[in-house]
Amino acid sequence: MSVADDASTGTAGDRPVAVVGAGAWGTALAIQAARAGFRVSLWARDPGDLLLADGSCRRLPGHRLPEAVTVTGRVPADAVLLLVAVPTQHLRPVLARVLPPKLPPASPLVACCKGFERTTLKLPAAIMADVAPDRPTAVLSGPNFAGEVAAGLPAAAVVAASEAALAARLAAMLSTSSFRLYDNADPVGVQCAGAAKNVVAIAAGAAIGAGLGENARAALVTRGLAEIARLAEALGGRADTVAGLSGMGDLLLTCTGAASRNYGFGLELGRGRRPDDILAERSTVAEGVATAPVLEQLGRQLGVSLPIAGTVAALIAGRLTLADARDQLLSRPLTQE
Ligand SMILES: NC(=O)C1=CN([C@@H]2O[C@H](COP(=O)(O)OP(=O)(O)OC[C@H]3O[C@@H](n4cnc5c(N)ncnc54)[C@H](O)[C@@H]3O)[C@@H](O)[C@H]2O)C=CC1
Ligand SMILES: O=C(CO)COP(=O)(O)O
Repeated sequence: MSVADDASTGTAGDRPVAVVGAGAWGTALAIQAARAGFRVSLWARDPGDLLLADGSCRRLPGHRLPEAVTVTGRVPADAVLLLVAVPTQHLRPVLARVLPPKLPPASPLVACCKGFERTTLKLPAAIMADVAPDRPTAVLSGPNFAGEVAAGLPAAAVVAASEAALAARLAAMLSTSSFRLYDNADPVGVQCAGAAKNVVAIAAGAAIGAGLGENARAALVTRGLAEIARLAEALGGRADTVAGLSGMGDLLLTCTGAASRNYGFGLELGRGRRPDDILAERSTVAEGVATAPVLEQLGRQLGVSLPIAGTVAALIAGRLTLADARDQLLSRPLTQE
């Protein structure tokens, strides 16, 4: 049964959904795909290490995998689609290693990670196209803390593909009464928003950690949105995409929600801790740390003004103190909104 058949009939079909990456988000997506009626194959780097003694998931303690989910070290060759949820910096080597040579050509790859690749400045769909040039690609992004999605709490996200019909089919396949997917034809805008909001979340956390107040955070979120829209347009995306779930929606969540790793990293930074010390204590990813220098570089290359991203990159690299960072943002020439 093809992806189109699955979507148009609204049935799950017999072929499994494969999820690549058994971190918090991959695990939550596996649970969601099972909820949508699929058999799910969850690829983990170390399958034996995924479950805790009480049977719950290492990255999502308290959450159990449904029966329809099998944890594996191999992606099944008959997968109807792949949801790829490894951290962006590992996406290229992991995908090259796990992609089954006999996967049907129509089975799409859906990037669910949020970042730019540090070495190439590429977004996830472009990385996937490098690894699997002729395969259909899409992206899934939005304001979604993994734990809440795994618990079946209400959430919405966007699925984007340059082939609009593919995005609509994927949205129909993976949506349930608790997880509502909107389709969108601007994958560049969606990915740019999902990646860059992590950097703004670090800035928001740093402002709160440094005691700069709620006004400062609101200003950073709003001007961060303008910054992301400029970058998205320069990369060929649309500003109105950034006003949606993948941009405004995810900024709201990540810049205010205590569960955000990027916001939490910024909070510690704002309290005066060194970036390396904060990262050494963590086993989970804060994508904004790797994405901030990419945004700084892209801003320079494309001639786009990205003052918040540049300040976050300099703060993380130790090129600016917190006081300098604050002064740098506030002393820029006055301009129109
Ligand atoms: N956690 C969340 O709420 C959400 C996360 N995302 C995105 O999903 C992506 C994955 O994030 P999480 O699942 O939260 O990650 P996580 O921090 O829970 O886990 C990281 C995962 O990456 C694996 N990993 C680490 N180094 C690796 C390597 N060298 N090769 C292969 N795998 C490696 C680890 O084994 C682990 O399973 C990120 O891009 C994140 O921005 C998107 C939406 C929600
Ligand atoms: O992307 C996310 C929520 O949409 C998760 O944010 P963090 O990676 O900052 O935890």
